[in-house]
Amino acid sequence: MRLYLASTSPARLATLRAAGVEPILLVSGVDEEAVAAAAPGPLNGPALVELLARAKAEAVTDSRINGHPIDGFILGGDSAFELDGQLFGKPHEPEIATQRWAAQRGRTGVLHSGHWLIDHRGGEVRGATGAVSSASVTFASNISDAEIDAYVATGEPLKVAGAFTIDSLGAAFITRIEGDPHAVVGLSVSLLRQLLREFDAEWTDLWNIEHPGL
Ligand SMILES: Nc1nc2c(ncn2[C@@H]2O[C@H](COP(=O)(O)OP(=O)(O)OP(=O)(O)O)[C@@H](O)[C@H]2O)c(=O)[nH]1
Repeated sequence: MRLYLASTSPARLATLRAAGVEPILLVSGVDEEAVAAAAPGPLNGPALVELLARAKAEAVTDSRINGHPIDGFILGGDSAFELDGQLFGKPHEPEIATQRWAAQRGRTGVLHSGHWLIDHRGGEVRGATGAVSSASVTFASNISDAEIDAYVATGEPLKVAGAFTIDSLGAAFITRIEGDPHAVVGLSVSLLRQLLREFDAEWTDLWNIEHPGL
């Protein structure tokens, strides 16, 4: 059984690989801002990330691999960081990342990750389901401006939702996580296992037999 990941996220790929699944990668090319703008009304964090995850998964359903339709499960994902009721994606610019860190140090926000799974076994859409996994993230209160400048200068915070990572350079500045850490990184494998069960599919059937485990 194969999983097709409609994402360019290095972290989603690394999370699946570490959990024993080697996905086939597809690029959705979705214009996230356009999809969000076309929504009928204002969206809260969970609704936004599920909408975008769905758009990414649905964008690749007609892809053909070596001339053949997709035969397996298609997964789309999206993540956003919520602080004081505001939603944040990637900062992209150093100045914005710096502002974000000045605002979030010592605070607790929530990272929402949306998942959309399409059962495309046999080369056609047989069903679809989605869910969101959220986790709260607390930042150290004594982060200095110099530390923020040094972290922003690495470039890492520019390309991740919320301008931080929990599993890389940002880890030193995160003091507490409540919820699934994988949801923070961008893909909750425990949630994905549950979603597969909705189609009577087993997570362990996705394991790549060459995966050595630890
Ligand atoms: N490694 C790591 N990445 C994170 C963390 N938090 C957020 N991210 C990444 O931030 C990115 C959020 O942007 P998204 O729009 O969801 O995904 P993307 O990277 O643009 O990739 P697409 O799925 O192709 O849109 C994702 O790649 C997440 O994996 C974290 O704590 N660790």
